Amino acid sequence: MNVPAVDGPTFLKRISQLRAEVWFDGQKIDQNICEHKAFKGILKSKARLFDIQLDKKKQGFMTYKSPLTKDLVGTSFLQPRTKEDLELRRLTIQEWAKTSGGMMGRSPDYMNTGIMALGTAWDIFQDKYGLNIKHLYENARENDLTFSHTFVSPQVNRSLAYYEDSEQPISAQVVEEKSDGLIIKGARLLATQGGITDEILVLPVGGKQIDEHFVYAFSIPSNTPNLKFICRESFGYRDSTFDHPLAARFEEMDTIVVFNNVFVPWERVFLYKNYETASKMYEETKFYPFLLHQAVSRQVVKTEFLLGVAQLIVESIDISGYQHVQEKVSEIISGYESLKALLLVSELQAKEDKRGIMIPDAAPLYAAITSFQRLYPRFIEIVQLLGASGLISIPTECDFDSEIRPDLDQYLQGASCNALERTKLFRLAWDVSLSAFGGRQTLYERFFFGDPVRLSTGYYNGYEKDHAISLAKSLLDMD
Ligand SMILES: Cc1cc2nc3c(=O)[nH]c(=O)nc-3n(C[C@H](O)[C@H](O)[C@H](O)COP(=O)(O)OP(=O)(O)OC[C@H]3O[C@@H](n4cnc5c(N)ncnc54)[C@H](O)[C@@H]3O)c2cc1C
Repeated sequence: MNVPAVDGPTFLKRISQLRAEVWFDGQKIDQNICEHKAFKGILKSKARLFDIQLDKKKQGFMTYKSPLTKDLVGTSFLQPRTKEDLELRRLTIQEWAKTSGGMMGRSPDYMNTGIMALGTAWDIFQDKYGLNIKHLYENARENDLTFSHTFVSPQVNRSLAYYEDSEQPISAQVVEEKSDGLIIKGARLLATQGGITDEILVLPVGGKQIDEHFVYAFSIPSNTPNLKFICRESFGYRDSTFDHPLAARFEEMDTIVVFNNVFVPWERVFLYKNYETASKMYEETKFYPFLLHQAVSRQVVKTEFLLGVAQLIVESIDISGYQHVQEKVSEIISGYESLKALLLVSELQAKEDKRGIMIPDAAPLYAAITSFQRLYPRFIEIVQLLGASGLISIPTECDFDSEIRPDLDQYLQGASCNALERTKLFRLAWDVSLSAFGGRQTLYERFFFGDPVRLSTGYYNGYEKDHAISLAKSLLDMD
């Protein structure tokens, strides 16, 4: 059996040949991006994911036979037809998430899941575009392509009354329709890993779609001419994995995406000017239930990781005897168990749709994601409250290699570990809870799935409440 699911070195080679236009700290990157200080950590970590997928011990659940070629392809592309398929998807997602403690929000399975979902209902896209999304899905699956994505417009003016009418486009829009494709000009936010994935998926901006020039969706290679990725500052300040155990490995980078008259050929477009399809595409493809199933699977692992960090702090300075400490750690335990239960219930209550696809129940998944937007900052607060000054008494690797080592060994020892072990642990806890990397993680969990306010509003409005109303009424009417 052939294996088109790629391995780590093949992935890195592909990305190094990409040469997308990526701007970092005032300069266009013209070296191999896989060796650039801001990207080498994350790309190495991503390459590891591909090697794990092909590991003989894991291949059994992390890959499956392509329906097209019968070759082995990644399970994150699997269109589930049974509850067992959903379980395989979860196991795959969590196996990858474990490698980063859930800190790699945009491991390839996130967008693979989105493209898999779009591919389930390709027939709902306008005739000539439907096949484009089918091909996109199949091509991604057969070649193990990676994607970044964007569906947010620049944060210029978010008032309800705002309507963009500037002479030069701000929010990316169609400025010309040609016989062979579209010309796009303007910007989009916020592509995590922009410029370091094979392609970028551009989806319609949610909310107001007053003008048809904004109603489009497509996927193009990241190295498409006139497409620019503008990076923020890197939070991976040091290469040392002792000093920055998370940032040195998992700093993903976020980018502003600029389309400077980018040509998008028709065969890459799967939505254009069609309000009806734009409004039903997410519902029909079950895009959100599937993305949520991926996200919550990762968040369960992330919570387990935070629980481990918190308990290791407790043991390292022996504070387990205090009731408030037990209560704080039990808050994380309860979060972990609740998220896990919600995830499993979503699979238990999954239903087959009219296309034979097994859809996880969205209601418990929305409960999980909206809770996590509040739980995660609280878990981080708990790590801070337990670690206290230990989170900043954290000498570096160079300090330990210097002549002050005896001082460090003496004064930084823990109750159950030596100074080096204790410092390693507290540097990890600092990178989770206090560093620039850790701060971004908190913002990420609050916002990556959408504004918490509007997400909760949508949950409230979409939730089927009749069963609860009937129960309440039955007691009202009781003799
Ligand atoms: C670390 C990180 C990584 C991300 N990665 C990606 C990515 O890879 N791809 C991608 O497409 N997006 C990504 N996002 C963007 C994410 O989808 C958005 O942050 C989210 O949808 C909220 O949009 P916004 O940031 O523009 O906030 P805004 O919409 O500008 O909200 C700002 C504030 O105004 C309030 N507000 C605005 N409008 C309304 C309204 N109509 N009603 C009520 N309140 C309102 C909000 O509640 C909030 O308090 C990422 C975000 C973060 C933080």
